Amino acid sequence: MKHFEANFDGLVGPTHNYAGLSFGNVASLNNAALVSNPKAAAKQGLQKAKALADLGMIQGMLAPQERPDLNTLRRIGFSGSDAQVLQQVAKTAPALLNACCSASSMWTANAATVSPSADTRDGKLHFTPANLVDKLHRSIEPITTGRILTATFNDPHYFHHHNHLPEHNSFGDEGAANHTRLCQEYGHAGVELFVYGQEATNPHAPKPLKYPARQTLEASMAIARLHQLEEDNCVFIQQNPDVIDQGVFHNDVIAVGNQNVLFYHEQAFLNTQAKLDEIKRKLDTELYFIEVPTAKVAINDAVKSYLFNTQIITLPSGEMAIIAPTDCQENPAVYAYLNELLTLNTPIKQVLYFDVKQSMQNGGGPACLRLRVAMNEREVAAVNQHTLLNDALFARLNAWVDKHYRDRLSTQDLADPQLVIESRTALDELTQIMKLGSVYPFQR
Ligand SMILES: N=C(N)NCCC[C@H](NC(=O)CCC(=O)O)C(=O)O
Repeated sequence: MKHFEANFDGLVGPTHNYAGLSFGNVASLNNAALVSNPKAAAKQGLQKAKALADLGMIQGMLAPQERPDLNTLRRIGFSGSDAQVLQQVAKTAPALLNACCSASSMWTANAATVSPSADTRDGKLHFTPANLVDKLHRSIEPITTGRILTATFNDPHYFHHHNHLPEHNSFGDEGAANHTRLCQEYGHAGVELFVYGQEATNPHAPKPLKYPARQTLEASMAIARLHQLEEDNCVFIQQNPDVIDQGVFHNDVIAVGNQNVLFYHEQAFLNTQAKLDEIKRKLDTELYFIEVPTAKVAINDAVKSYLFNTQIITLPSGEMAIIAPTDCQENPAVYAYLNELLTLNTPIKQVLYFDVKQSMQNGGGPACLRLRVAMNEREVAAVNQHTLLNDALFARLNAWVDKHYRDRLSTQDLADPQLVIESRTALDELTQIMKLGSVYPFQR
């Protein structure tokens, strides 16, 4: 049976804006108060996704969330009509309004952790939505994320959906951004790498001093148990706390893997050699560990350019390509490194650059925008086919964006009651286009 790795990209929602919500994420803080362009953001994402589909990859789209999140605003005591709720919160607690308006669900690498059926004891594909407890604006995502995932992967015979982990810092979970799977072929059992920032229950373990570690070992281990993984198929690796303090808020800002390739920065992990040895012991295949030295790419350059927030994909020809943001071309050290990489003896043979600047300015590169789901052909056939990107869906979604999205949005605009109406009208139509049913609070 054939097997593939599909990418499910987050469709950028109509309220995409820059509110400086993510302490520890340098781009988010630096670009706070920029005026955004939601229409351009959605189109940049769609272009990147369509280019992968055109390369012969299986490419899906995940719907955005309902924002402004009036349910959360009411839950914390704002009342009256929608317009009154917005007016009160804008006047008395604008930071809470910003948190309830972010389009952050676009970064679907944080939507969930996914374990393919080749790795799990019950032979099903497992999904656990990330609880994202470290950031208020992201902690309100998991319930709707779970509904969208269930509507997308909607056949219980193949797909097992778990609840998100308990909503406490001990179980801080950021999903696939801290999870990579190495394997020989997508359909063979692989080794799942869980990278965590700190051990919540061990006060003596290393942890960052300045910025938060968003993923805990306890959360990663809970996911491995829920997904019915064997100990021999898991490696738990601690992220280097020093790089978290330099803005590496998720592992996918410093490392990325695909099949038998692990591409990472020299300073990415703690106990690197021991962990690479463990991977070699647990995965019996030829492995390429591509380590980028600080002498060639400094951490600062990696964080600015998102060299490691690239997607490494296996093309239908069997060769691998890197999907990189144009920011990598604009950084001389990183561009030189990527050109050199193509001359090395690794499976990576091309680099393709995409402009995803609207997302990058909030700290989200190409890899943040996608959730990887390795599937066999039966599982692909069991996916909700209206979520898979082809020429028709691409044209339809672009027309939908043109009809409903604004081309400028500032945080001052978030209290505009018209934005609620625009956003709900757009999402209601989207659930019909993608045949998702009633996934949004306003539809229930
Ligand atoms: N690396 C991965 N996988 N994802 C990137 C997520 C970026 C996101 N930015 C934000 O949420 C910024 C929103 C704002 O400031 O308006 C975050 O920090 O969680």
